Amino acid sequence: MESICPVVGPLVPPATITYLSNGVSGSLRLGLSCSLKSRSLCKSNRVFTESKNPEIDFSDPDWKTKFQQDFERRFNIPHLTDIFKDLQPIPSTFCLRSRTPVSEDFADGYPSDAKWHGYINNNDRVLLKVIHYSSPTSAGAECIGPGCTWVEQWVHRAGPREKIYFKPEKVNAAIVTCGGLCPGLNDVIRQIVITLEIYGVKNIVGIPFGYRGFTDKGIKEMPLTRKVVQNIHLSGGSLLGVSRGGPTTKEIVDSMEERGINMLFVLGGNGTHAGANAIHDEVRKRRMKVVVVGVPKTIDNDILLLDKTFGFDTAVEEAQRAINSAYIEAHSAYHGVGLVKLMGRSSGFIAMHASLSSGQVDICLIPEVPFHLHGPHGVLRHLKYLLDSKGSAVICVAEGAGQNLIQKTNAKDASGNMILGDIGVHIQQEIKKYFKEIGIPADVKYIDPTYMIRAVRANASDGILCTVLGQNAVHGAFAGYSGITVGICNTHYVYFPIPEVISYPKVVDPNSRMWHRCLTSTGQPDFI
Ligand SMILES: Nc1ncnc2c1ncn2[C@@H]1O[C@H](COP(=O)(O)OP(=O)(O)OP(=O)(O)O)[C@@H](O)[C@H]1O
Ligand SMILES: O=P(O)(O)OC[C@H]1O[C@](O)(CO)[C@@H](O)[C@@H]1O
Ligand SMILES: [Mg+2]
Repeated sequence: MESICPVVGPLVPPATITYLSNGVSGSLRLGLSCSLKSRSLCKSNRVFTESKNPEIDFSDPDWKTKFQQDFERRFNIPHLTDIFKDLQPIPSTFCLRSRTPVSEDFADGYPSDAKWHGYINNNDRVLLKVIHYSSPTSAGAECIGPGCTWVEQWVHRAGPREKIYFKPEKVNAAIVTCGGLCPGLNDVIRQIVITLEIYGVKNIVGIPFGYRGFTDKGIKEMPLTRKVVQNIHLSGGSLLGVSRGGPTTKEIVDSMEERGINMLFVLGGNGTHAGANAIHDEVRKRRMKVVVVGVPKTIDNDILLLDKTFGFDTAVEEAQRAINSAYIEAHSAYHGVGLVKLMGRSSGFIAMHASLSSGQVDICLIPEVPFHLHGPHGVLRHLKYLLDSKGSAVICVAEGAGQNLIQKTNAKDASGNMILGDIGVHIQQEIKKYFKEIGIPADVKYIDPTYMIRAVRANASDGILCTVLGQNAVHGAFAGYSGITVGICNTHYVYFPIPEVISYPKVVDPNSRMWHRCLTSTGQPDFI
């Protein structure tokens, strides 16, 4: 079906992302495919084969039941009793008893004090997808099967359980923070320590400088208590320090065995979680009674299925300040151009949200949406139009955007992540060159606030998110779950099996309402 594209709509060639999950591969095509000949016509041909089960046979009348069974299997969260069949739980030492409900809350009568306890039942579930798309052409539609049939997908609810699988006095807990910095790391560390102590745990240590701290000679573990962590959330960074690269899984698990660690809390992004899952597999192989629980940390917000990761809100708020400075600089100069580069290796969430919240951005460039700098539809031509019509302009670019326009470095960091070329510097140079060539003055001010943004302390909203995630990580560990991570999903807190959230990076969907809102706000055309 052909439809009229909004004037500012994106022209995005379909991108194919191949992912691997639980050993099953599938592919996902994103984006609107628009006619390049006519900029006003586009064909919404979004094909979303989300079932990570490419062999699904939609002509089978039972496909939905089978899909749901498969989904339940995939999102099942590993438990100590999978390995130790005879393990017996004990009543929780995390007591909620004193907080009884008031009668008005229960119109049909409420459970007696003896029955009511406020714990989470192991069978409680949270709905993963809450929109019923009536058509694959609906904005942001994620369809399973033809006609976008409604398929319920439930995931495990996070929180304290009535029965626990560790005696607190036998727990040796460790916390490690890996990857890059992110606002809120200290808040999560603090809350894990406080909650462990409430359960009655006495032995808690921090492993300094990421996974390296397990093996590097000269790095000593840091004893943690409520007293030590009481005020750490008042500053940014990580009390424990972070790092990339480091030891092998085997070396980490050897070190855990030596130290007697049986509860490991891992704060980090996709790489860190891949490591955490490998540790979980290894301890199972060695039949160690150990649980590994992750808390997703990535300022880029690129972890699948979560509403957002902690630190993201703070990053957006901080990014807005940089954008505001760019705006003031640009606005105060004759033909001023403010250019701000923000983090986002493979996804443009910070750039998109900061552009939206600031309301001061004229051009937002993200990795998910290709663009040309030169040519009749290029960024530079539009910039000239903005200087002619408005007198100044602000560009916000995500670091992973337009990597096809600059020379690849082929360099990698210690964790094997590609080191990107500097798109901010490139755009700055191209703007200067372009305006010099056409003989029009342009005063370009380039701001790269990336590390300043990452180092700030969490704002109030992230502070709360960190607190809840930290508490739920401890509840999950005591409940005997391992190889899991904790997140917020449709405003509820859930546990996911790690592989499901890291099989590929979450990216901005160019067909989503949010990206369309961003385009509406900036007023930018397509740059292709
Ligand atoms: N596939 C993997 N298997 C095991 N360990 C891994 C894997 N990928 C990365 N790691 C380890 O995880 C740690 C952190 O990885 P990485 O530097 O990629 O950061 P990250 O967790 O993705 O966070 P960020 O969002 O800041 O990039 C490193 O110590 C790295 O060695
Ligand atoms: O320079 P570092 O410390 O390796 O971190 C930079 C990277 O970390 C990230 O913020 C992810 O945490 C990327 O967006 C960024 O490229
Ligand atoms: Mg990463």
